[in-house]
Amino acid sequence: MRRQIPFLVEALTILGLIAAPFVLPHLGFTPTTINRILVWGLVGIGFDLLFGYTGLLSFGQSAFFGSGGMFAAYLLTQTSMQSSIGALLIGTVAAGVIGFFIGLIALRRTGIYFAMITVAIAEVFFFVEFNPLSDFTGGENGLPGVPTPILNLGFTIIEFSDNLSMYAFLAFWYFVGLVIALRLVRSPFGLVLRAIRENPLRAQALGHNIQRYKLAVFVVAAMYAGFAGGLLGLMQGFMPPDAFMFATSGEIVMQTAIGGAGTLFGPLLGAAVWLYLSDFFQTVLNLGATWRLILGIVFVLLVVFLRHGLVGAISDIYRRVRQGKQTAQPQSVAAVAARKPLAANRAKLGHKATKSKEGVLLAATGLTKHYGGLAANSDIDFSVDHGEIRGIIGPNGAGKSTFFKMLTCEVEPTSGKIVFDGRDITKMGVIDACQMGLTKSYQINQLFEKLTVRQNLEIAVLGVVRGKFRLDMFRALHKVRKLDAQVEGTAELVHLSDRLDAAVSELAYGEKRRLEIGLALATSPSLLLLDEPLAGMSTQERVETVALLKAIAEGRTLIVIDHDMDSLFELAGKVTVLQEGRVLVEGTPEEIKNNPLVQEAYLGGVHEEMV
Ligand SMILES: Nc1ncnc2c1ncn2[C@@H]1O[C@H](COP(=O)(O)OP(=O)(O)OP(=O)(O)O)[C@@H](O)[C@H]1O
Repeated sequence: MRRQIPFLVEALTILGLIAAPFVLPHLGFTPTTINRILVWGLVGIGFDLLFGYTGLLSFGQSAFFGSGGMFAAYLLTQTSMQSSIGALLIGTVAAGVIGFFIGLIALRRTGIYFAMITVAIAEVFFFVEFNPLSDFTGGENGLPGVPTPILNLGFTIIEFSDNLSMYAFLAFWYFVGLVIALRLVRSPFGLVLRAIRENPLRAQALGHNIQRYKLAVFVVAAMYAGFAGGLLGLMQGFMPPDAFMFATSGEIVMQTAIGGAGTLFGPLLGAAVWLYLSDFFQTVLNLGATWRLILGIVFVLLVVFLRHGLVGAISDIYRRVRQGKQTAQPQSVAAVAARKPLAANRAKLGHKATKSKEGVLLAATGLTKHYGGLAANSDIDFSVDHGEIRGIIGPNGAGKSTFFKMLTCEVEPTSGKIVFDGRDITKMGVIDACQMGLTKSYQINQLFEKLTVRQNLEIAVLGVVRGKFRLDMFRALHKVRKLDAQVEGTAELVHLSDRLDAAVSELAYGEKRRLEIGLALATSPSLLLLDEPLAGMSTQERVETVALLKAIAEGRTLIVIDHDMDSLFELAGKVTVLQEGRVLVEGTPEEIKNNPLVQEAYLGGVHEEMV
């Protein structure tokens, strides 16, 4: 693992924040613009957690920015409250509560529908602020007279009245916001957010309740916006009504895109570019209304040519330089095939040993799945004992994958019953099934492509060791008990120890297939389903993976679907043959090979391979 200097980012940020008010004026930034950059940078941190880290594009941040700001400004101007920090915190909590209820509604949808709901929410808030609530918000006049923040230290009172002291006040809160966000993205919670961004379905299948994680980060982003809204009022001495405008949300999105999403610093840099250019076009070049057009064109150019934004471009260059120095190659097939996983590592994995238990582990009765008029599975009775290795074969379209999807609770059966480990799981969801120890590896790889092999395995292990949802935002990832041991044990088992720090997108296909199996294994399942683990592999990769499967099979209960009969017959103690959605026959590999019904089913297909 790459060693990182502790608190390097934090230390560099402090230096940058100290230098900024002295350096930036020489580049043409006005003191007010510098202060505004910090406010926008802070809203942007929350938005980046939501969009850059979790993949949720929201246009509703103006609703929280405005609400938090108005709450704080109202308390300071219309009530006897004098504490600016108290008002800021109350405004933040209010924005968080509003965010919670809006999140409950908006997060029922994903993708473009989620984004459209947030647009509508921003518009509703704008209307409400201007009309029904104008007595509280001042309507189009906003709330003037927000007092300058004061800090009473007992022996002295600091008043943040001039630009530089206000900068210090804002920079302090920006730094606090950044440190919180850095802790969050380095925590197990933060890694699950990235899993949701990369592959929400797989994150769910690995036992994470993604809906609750999304709601939590939505609330966090709302609180950042609310706090920054409060700061805006304090900075200007006036809470402007345009904080609620949809344009505010749009600017946050654009600034993050310019600076680089998923970087935390991107929004700050994006805000600097955006605000500088808008000042420059309006006041220096006197472009009148045309400044928006020019700024729009600049935005398009920046986003088209810097796909990952300014911070993204810098880190891409850094990564390329690092990659140039590293020469890690995929392991050779011979080397992998020659290696046997260590028994010690299997023990480290702590999988729920099934050898000690006896009897039926999973039983399905009358399992049926209809897609409209098509019966993908009909009336299947099936059971697997503890410690058994069961093979499932059947021609294309026989209903094997659908059967697996029902067993892992990805799709609900039309009728029938599934009992796993003594519990009826027929109507259970995939998250709970995984938490119970029932997982599958997919026919088509379902990995977290932009993350490293280590992070992929960590996501899988976290689902087991932390349960389906945990708000451990401030816990360091490496402090999660057994995480490293489980990750390294699994990597050794699937022969990826030397590739732990490689991005998944850099892996060879065979390595990705092994990682796919590794993800399922890392959840320490008591029943592991492998859907065509050999699919799409070259002959050499098959040799390697069959050896791997044999090693995995020891002491586990497995159900394996594959079209490679030789490999499957070598591995399985018993084989179930599906045809046209029904069980055709069940028996030992020898019985299946010689069964005329099976030969008939495969006639013209892989019959030749079987005899
Ligand atoms: N989501 C779906 N909607 C409609 N039909 C579906 C759906 N999923 C599967 N089917 C249909 O159900 C039948 C069984 O498909 P399934 O993928 O389970 O078969 P399979 O045995 O796994 O096939 P293969 O070996 O080609 O992967 C097929 O006719 C398929 O078209």
